[in-house]
Amino acid sequence: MKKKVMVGMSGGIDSSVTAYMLQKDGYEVEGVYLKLHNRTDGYHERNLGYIKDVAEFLNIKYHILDLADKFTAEIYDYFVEAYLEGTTPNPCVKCNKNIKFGAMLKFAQDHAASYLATGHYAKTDGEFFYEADDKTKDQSYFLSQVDKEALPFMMFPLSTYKKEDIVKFGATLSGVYKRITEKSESQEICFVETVYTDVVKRHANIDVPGKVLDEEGNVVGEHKGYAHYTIGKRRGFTVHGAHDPHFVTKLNPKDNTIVVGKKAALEVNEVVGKNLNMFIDDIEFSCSVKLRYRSVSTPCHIKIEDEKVYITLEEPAFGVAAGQLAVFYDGQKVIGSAWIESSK
Ligand SMILES: Nc1ncnc2c1ncn2[C@@H]1O[C@H](COP(=O)(O)OP(=O)(O)OP(=O)(O)O)[C@@H](O)[C@H]1O
Repeated sequence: MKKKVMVGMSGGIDSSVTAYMLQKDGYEVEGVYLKLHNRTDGYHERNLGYIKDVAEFLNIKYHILDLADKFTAEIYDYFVEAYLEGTTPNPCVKCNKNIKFGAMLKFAQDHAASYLATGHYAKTDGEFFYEADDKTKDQSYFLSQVDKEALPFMMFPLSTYKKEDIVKFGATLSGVYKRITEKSESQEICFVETVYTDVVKRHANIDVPGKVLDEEGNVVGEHKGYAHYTIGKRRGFTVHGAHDPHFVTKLNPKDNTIVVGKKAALEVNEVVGKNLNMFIDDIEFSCSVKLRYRSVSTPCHIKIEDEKVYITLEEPAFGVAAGQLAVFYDGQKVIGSAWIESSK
């Protein structure tokens, strides 16, 4: 009997090609579309239109799983609150843990699937995650909080391909695949249509001008409301009489001030993280760490104590934001991650 794979289908090219490949490999494929937000602008209908046509082409069954309430409570609200608290959230990391490889995995298992497959660009051997071959699309950073127990059920058929080749290949498959390759690429964060501040503005008035401080606490300029800024940002505020660029180094929601400094003020050598998700049992070791997606990895020493991780960087990093994820790598292998609490 064929093994069943549930494919998380978004209506995009990656998951549509994933479903095609797995069927070619001899699996019994079913699809599932997650309704993740309460958008009423035809967003779900458009996605489902593509999924219906792909399912017809492949002659597979697909399901619709409404997780909008869970997504709102655990991902969307967290995202808004994090910005209002002056931190920088990472909703995709939380979504992968709680939604895609939490609730969607449970759905797949409840439907007797042996595996859950997605179009993520990452690798897994059932024990660890690894970077994808296409480094420009690698999503291992975003998967690093997923529970260890979920890994044996996960499949990423695109892990050895380049995104551009998947698009080219997709366009040759059928009419619906071609149409999918011609629509615009999905946004980086699925519920942010433009910029994050537009989302936060729906829930709070963030356009409240405030004072820009230097590191000694002197008022040096004005800004348009602290939630408009993230650590490392260098535009959108004034610094009277400054000749060199100034960067945001701290946000103070309590008094709506932001602190700025020159590039050197962004330098960080030590980072503390919480809510660890480790794939190895060691509590003290050397590795490399990515302190934000798309940053280069930095060699570091790790010490885990009382459910916190103390990261000593061997080379300074710049612009480390509380709320982002520190992901530990041994070469291409993800060995754990933790949410950044503070840095100095
Ligand atoms: N709404 C959804 N329902 C089911 N699965 C989803 C949904 N959104 C994303 N996924 C799964 O997670 C994978 C990674 O999502 P991400 O948003 O990063 O993908 P993407 O590169 O835009 O992929 P795609 O081209 O398939 O949309 C998708 O390829 C798909 O398998």
